[in-house]
Amino acid sequence: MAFASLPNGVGLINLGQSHLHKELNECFNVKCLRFSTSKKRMTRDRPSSSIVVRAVAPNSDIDFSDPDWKQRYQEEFEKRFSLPHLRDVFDLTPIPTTFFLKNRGSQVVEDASSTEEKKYGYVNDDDRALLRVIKFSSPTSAGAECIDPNCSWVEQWVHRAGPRQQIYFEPGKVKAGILTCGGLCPGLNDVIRQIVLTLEIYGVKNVVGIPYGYRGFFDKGLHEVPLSRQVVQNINLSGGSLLGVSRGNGEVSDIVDSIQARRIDMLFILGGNGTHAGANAIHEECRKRKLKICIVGVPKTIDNDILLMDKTFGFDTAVEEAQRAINSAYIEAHSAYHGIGLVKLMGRNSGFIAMHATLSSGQIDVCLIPEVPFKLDGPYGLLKHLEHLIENKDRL
Ligand SMILES: Nc1ncnc2c1ncn2[C@@H]1O[C@H](COP(=O)(O)OP(=O)(O)O)[C@@H](O)[C@H]1O
Ligand SMILES: O=P(O)(O)OC[C@H]1O[C@](O)(COP(=O)(O)O)[C@@H](O)[C@@H]1O
Repeated sequence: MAFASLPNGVGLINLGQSHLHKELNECFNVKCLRFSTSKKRMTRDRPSSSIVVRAVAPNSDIDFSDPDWKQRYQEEFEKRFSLPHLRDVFDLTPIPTTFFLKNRGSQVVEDASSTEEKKYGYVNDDDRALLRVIKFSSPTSAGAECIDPNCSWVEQWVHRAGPRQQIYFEPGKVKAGILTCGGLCPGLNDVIRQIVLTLEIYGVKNVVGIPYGYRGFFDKGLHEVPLSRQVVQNINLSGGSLLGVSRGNGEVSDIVDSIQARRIDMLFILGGNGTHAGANAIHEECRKRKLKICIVGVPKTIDNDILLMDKTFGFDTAVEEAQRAINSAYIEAHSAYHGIGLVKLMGRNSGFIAMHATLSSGQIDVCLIPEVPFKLDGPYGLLKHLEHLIENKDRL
């Protein structure tokens, strides 16, 4: 994770993943990309062979007749994903990191020369991860994601996470805050725990939990909770959030007043869309007030529908839990005459949970996901296929 070395601003912690349908949400300065599919996608009349050709940034009108559109597109992408740094606003002197590489493996030695030893070095600020690795040559290629009818490939790079050689906060003087907001998601306690432990590796001693999300900043009856290795050691063994969650607004200026009064230098905010819209508003207000405060967003969604993440936390648990529903439906359907089991899984507008649960179960004949249109009727429709399955598989 890169948080303590991110000199500031709002940052994502994980990188790398490319997908079909995307929608830009105004969360962070770095905006986060989520999937969006047409709500009408699963209708009878939609042609099953419809091709998805969609611009990644729906709000920007790309003029494909402009010979420089690719370059413009790339520049815009880079601008969108350039993380804001405190050093862009303040005149800051970096200090050598206090993060010890030896925590990452015993092979590390100062001034290492062999490749094996160097492998565990710091992440360079200019390191980037490539977002799109496949060049589709046609919109009809399996799984094609195209931004124009010619399926042009455009470079898209995002920042690489990891510990940097230089940092901008003196860990001994830092006060860090953590909060969880919005709905619950499996893994919140694991993330809280790991933030505390990693801050400790950096040498940060003053870490506090803000109870019940943003509410903890403006509800006078709520008090911050000191966090340490001892406090968080076993919290990953229980569900929910050690800090509690809440929904309910509050004035951004009151929240920032409170952050300022508590002398918090970095705030880790775990939450979904709404929480990150709030994080962005807090970040903007901090910038307006010229406060040297680092706001770090940790995206929470069980659906795994964020473009920049390899995998969002909670997703594996959802896939694992889905197995139980699938197994029960399978046994029921297998025993019934002409039985068909239908399992509806969560995922909002993305099919990751359904697709991964299907692949790991091995008992599913048909997996329908929002990203892939289908027809119910007709010779190639779903119903015809189900008839075929009943005829051929319905044996005791
Ligand atoms: N646009 C916004 N600006 C500022 N704060 C917001 C905004 N949207 C939501 N919030 C705050 O974030 C909290 C959590 O958002 P919510 O949408 O309920 O959950 P999630 O973060 O899981 O999407 C809200 O209760 C509210 O306090
Ligand atoms: O009850 P709602 O508001 O429709 O939300 C249901 C959605 O929330 C989720 O359970 C979780 O979504 P997030 O992780 O994005 O908050 C989705 O899987 C599901 O489709």
